[in-house]
Amino acid sequence: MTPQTLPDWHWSEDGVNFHTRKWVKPEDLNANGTLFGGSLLRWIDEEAAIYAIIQLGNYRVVTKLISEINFESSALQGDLIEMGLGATRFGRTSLTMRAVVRNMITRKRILTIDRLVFVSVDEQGRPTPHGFTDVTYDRDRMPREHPATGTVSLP
Ligand SMILES: CCCCCCCCCCCCCCCC(=O)SCCNC(=O)CCNC(=O)[C@H](O)C(C)(C)COP(=O)(O)OP(=O)(O)OC[C@H]1O[C@@H](n2cnc3c(N)ncnc32)[C@H](O)[C@@H]1OP(=O)(O)O
Repeated sequence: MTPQTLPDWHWSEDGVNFHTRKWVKPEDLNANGTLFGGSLLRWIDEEAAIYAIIQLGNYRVVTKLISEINFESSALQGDLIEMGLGATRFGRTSLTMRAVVRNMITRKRILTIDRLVFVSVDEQGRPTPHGFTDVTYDRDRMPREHPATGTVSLP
């Protein structure tokens, strides 16, 4: 039997680091029994919002743009998938990210999104400068204000 060749599998790919894993459950499937694209996009949007908060130091971030989404393969119930994001551009008020999702079982890419743009906004929802120009790999920009109260200063 010919040995199966599997693609190289690294925790990082083109600056995209894979942190979040999901287990595909029955409620995540479409009528064909494969992973529903809408579930996947909801997970990515949430992941990207958290990433933007960590990078821009502001709880108030909004999704501005999601570029072309290229679904390359799918996943079945019980598969494990992993999602990765990498910052590609820090603007004045915005952050652009790239997203890759891959199937840990088949080792195939599920999708790529070249540009997800999030904008840092103020209390009135107006774009506000974030002042950052590069990626942090730490938690040094975490907002000090508590999201539930808006007033408590966290340690
Ligand atoms: C007390 C605490 C309470 C808080 C407790 C929260 C706690 C837990 C947080 C959970 C966080 C959830 C976050 C979920 C994520 C959503 O679900 S958000 C919902 C979906 N998104 C929206 O509703 C946004 C609606 N759009 C807007 O409000 C306005 O378009 C925006 C985003 C404020 C931008 O306004 P605008 O007039 O276009 O602003 P503009 O100055 O022209 O551009 C701003 C930036 O966007 C860029 N931009 C504009 N258009 C484009 C485009 N077409 N393509 C690329 N870039 C563009 C610009 O280049 C600019 O970037 P910079 O050059 O400054 O870097």
